[in-house]
Amino acid sequence: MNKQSIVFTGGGSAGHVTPNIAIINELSKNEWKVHYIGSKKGIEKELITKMGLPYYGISSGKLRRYMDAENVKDVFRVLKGIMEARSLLKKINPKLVFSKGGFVSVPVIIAASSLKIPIYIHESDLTPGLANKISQRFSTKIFTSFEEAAKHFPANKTVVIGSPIRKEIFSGDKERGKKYLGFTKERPILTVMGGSLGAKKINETVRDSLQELTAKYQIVHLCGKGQKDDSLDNTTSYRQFEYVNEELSDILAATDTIVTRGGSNAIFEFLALKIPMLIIPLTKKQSRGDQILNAEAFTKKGYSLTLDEEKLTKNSLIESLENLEKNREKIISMQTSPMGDALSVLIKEIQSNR
Ligand SMILES: CC(=O)N[C@H]1[C@@H](OP(=O)(O)OP(=O)(O)OC[C@H]2O[C@@H](n3ccc(=O)[nH]c3=O)[C@H](O)[C@@H]2O)O[C@H](CO)[C@@H](O)[C@@H]1O
Repeated sequence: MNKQSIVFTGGGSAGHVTPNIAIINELSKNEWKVHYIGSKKGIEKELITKMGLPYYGISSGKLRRYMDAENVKDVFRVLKGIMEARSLLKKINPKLVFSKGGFVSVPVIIAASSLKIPIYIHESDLTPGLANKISQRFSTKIFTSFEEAAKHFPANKTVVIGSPIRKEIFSGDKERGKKYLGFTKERPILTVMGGSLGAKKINETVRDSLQELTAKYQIVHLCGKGQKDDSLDNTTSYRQFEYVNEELSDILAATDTIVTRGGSNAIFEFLALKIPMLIIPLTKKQSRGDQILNAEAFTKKGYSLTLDEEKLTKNSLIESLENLEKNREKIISMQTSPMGDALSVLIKEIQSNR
């Protein structure tokens, strides 16, 4: 069978890569030759090269919404990235470019558009990020996780499909997870996921509350790169990891309750697994506020509770968790996503380009 090439792009944080991985894993290896264009140093490089796929790092600039001397340099970095992406795309000659957003995707999309290559983009958040805002006009089709996101894009090329979730997330084994963590049956497991890059204030508050929390839970703390606290390594009922890969599905299968940032992909995964979650979204000071909107939408639908980071203290964390546990059955009963299988929809759409 003749293979067609497809280029994936997206990066900066895992949320702009794991949906691509979900799709790549489901594409037939006999039919598609997958290539990935990402940044030179982002997390996508590590995650994709680990899969043994051809990875090309290009120059990319941060797209800031504020005045900064770096902006000028970044304009040149983006222009350089466009030239590099253009020359790669000419060589690869793909049938399609699929983008999950993030700064690095912009040069790739502009280059693909100049070569008249069809472009699909997926927006995970309730409102579009700057990269997808720029990219939408060059795109052939736009897919969104949230229903609410569709109104920000042209109706004639936008489809609401939900979040493409890695299949292996559903194949976790509870007992294997407990064994890996060295946890017993006695107490429930609380997993803390501070976003793929970690979350300083959440990490600090969880660590300050360990005595109280470990009286009720066994804790898995996914704390982000460089944010492990080695002095806590021997704490009973507490395990910390910077980032977990294959082990994540078993850990989630063993997890009873989650404390999480409001990153879209993570919360859609927990929703699909029906795990009650307390969302502590990234503040407006640190971001464009997308996680606040994601959290609001989830909590309004009864999938989660939300705690604002400004109100996050040891007491509010413990109180919010008590509240979550009180409502756990109700939350689990609400956790039925109205949307179908986003991954199958995307695979079908991609196949139609062969
Ligand atoms: C700081 C920042 O800009 N955050 C954004 C980023 O979040 P971030 O990169 O944290 O993305 P998400 O929470 O959406 O997704 C994280 C992904 O990493 C995986 N994971 C995480 C930890 C781990 O140890 N192992 C692992 O596999 C999760 O299962 C998930 O698939 O992209 C999201 C999707 O556009 C946005 O909603 C967030 O606002």
